Order: sequence, then C-alpha cells, then structure tokens
Amino acid sequence: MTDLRIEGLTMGYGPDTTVLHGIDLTVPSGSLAAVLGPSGCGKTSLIRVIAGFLRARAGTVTVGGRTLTGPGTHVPPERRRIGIVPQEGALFPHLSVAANVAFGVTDRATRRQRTEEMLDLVGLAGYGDRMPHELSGGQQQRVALARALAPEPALVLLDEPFNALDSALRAGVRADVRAALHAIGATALLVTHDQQEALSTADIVAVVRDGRIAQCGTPQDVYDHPADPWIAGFVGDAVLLPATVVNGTATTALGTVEIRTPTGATAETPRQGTVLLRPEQLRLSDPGESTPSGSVTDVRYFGHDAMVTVAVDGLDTPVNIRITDHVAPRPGDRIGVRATGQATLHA
Ligand SMILES: Nc1ncnc2c1ncn2[C@@H]1O[C@H](COP(=O)(O)OP(=O)(O)OP(=O)(O)O)[C@@H](O)[C@H]1O
Repeated sequence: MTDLRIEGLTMGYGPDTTVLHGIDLTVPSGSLAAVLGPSGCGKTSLIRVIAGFLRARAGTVTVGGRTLTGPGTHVPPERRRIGIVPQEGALFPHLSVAANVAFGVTDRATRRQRTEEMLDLVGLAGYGDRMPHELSGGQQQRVALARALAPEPALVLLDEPFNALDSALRAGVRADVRAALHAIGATALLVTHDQQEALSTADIVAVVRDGRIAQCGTPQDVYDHPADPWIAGFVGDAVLLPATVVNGTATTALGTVEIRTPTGATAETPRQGTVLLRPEQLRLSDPGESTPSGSVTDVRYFGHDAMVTVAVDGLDTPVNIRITDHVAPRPGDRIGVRATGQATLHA
C-alpha cells in the first residue's frame, strides 16, 4: 500500500507569506488524483513540498505510512522514492531512450529487463536505441513517464506533463499515461490548470484556490455537486439562475428543477437562492406561450457540439445552452428554453 496522506500542510517562501494554508489530501493506493487550480494557487509549491525540494512550515506528508515531511522530519528528495514527470524537455538529451529510462534503476541485474518492461508499458517497445530528439513530443513524455516509473517509486508526481503537447496529441497521451499508471497500480498526483484534463484523467480531483483545497471528490462529484459557484465555473460552464425553493423543488425563469441535496425549505418557509445547472441540462424548443422564451444572441460551433447563448425574457444574464443537434438556431431567432434534470442549490 502506498497511499499518500497530506495533513495540515502549510508553507510560504518567506516568514511573511503563506502560499499553502493547511492542505489536507488523501490519495488512496493505486489512485490517480489531480490537483486542479488556476495559475498562482500553489500547485507547483505543493508538488515541490511533496517531492522534498521545499520545506513545509507545518503539517505532514506520508507515503505508505512513511513520514517524508513532518515535525523534525525532512527526508531528502533522493530518498523519498518519488518519481517525477516534469513539464517538458526533461530527458537527458545526450542519453539514448533506454539509458534515460534505466537512469534511476540501481539494481544492475534487473536494469535491462526493467527498462524494456517500462518502454513496453508506455507503448514504446523497440525505441530504446533512439535519441530523445528523434521522438515526437508525445513520445518524449511517455519516455519521461517510463523513466519515472522504472525505479518502482512509491508515488508518482506529474507536473503539468501535457502542457507542451498540441491539443490533438494531448488527449491520446493523457489516456496512455493514465492506462500505464493504472496497469502497474501506481499512486499518482497530477498537477494541472486544465479542468478537462483533470476530469477526464483522474480518479479524484482536488480543486485548489488560494493555497487551500476548495473541494475534493470524484470528477463527477466536483462537476455535478460543486461546493460553490466559483468551483462550478472553474470546472465547467455554469448556468446560475435565481430560484425560489420549496421542499426539494426550485422554481426558476426556465421552469422547475429538482434540487439534489436537502434544502431545508418548506411551503411555509420557502427559500430564495441560486441554482446551478450545466449548459447541457437546458433544452431548446419552438417558442410557445407557456414556455420560457428568449432571443438567440450567439452560436459557437465546436464540431461535436455547439453553444447557443440566449437572452431569456425576464432574466438579467444570458444563458448558455449546449446542443448536439446538427441544426443550430441563428442569432436573432426567437426560441424556447427549458431546464431539465437536477440542480445544485447555492445560498
Ligand atoms: N520562489 C518563490 N519565491 C517567492 N514566491 C514564490 C516563489 N515561487 C512561487 N511563489 C509564489 O507562490 C504562489 C504560488 O505559486 P505556485 O507556482 O505554487 O502556483 P501555481 O498554481 O503552480 O501557478 P502556475 O500554474 O502559474 O505555475 C504565487 O503567488 C507565486 O508568486
């Protein structure tokens, strides 16, 4: 078992600044967790403390029950048994692919076999004799993963490893990396500012805001039950609607929707609040007397779907609707809009 446990982790770059404010995070053995947050929230600082390059001011980091950082304890980076996959260009340029992968394997007897196994794992069997500059960017990142995994680390840290790849390549490399990590049961932490990457790659997503964990859960939890409107907007497109709530039902300008969690509101004590929906939960229809309607102000086409913006009568802010139909309405069209499914309620 090599679960990662972080408790009360606090650090700053000087006595007057605090960058990480009491981070608590548990990654079960064999799981891939994403640390997702905007630029400057402290993701790199967190990964550097876990790796042992920076010291914590307070708190603990343990991997498989072994304390790496804690009061009076600071295991040096090279003795942490942590493999790191950095952003880009991190392969030794003068060493072959095989020599790069073998670099951290100290046992000479198994080095060759382990190198071959790792190259096989990342889909690059037979590439050992190439030099790094003879590989594509995606292949180089897969070699970087093979190199990080070769010494059998207790934990793998991936620091925005797909940033330098173009978007067509990125999804494939992500899927390969995820499959390789799962195939060997590695416990891993992926740092990213890309919500799609976090949701599609990780088993657990920890959203970080200003050096604090704002929410931690499965990708679906975080997307469907965001803890506040900021998280809702950060992990996806959000539609926020004023609502009157009675029991488990919210009445909005786009119709009624069920609220997922207990609301505490009754017919005698209704509650005013804001409900959160996702653009794919809104449906377009022909405008009718009895359906909420509005005017289309914009249509953005993405190939697999399109986003339609509608200024709904009686709503101050236009709403976005994601459609997968081939026929999209046009700006200026009058159209009906209706909310479906369940919503999250925010005060
Ligand atoms: N060496 C340093 N000395 C002083 N302050 C620093 C140092 N490195 C980072 N910081 C500050 O710490 C905060 C967190 O930075 P960090 O690099 O951890 O964020 P991040 O989420 O990784 O951002 P990005 O996605 O842009 O890399 C920022 O306010 C940054 O200015």
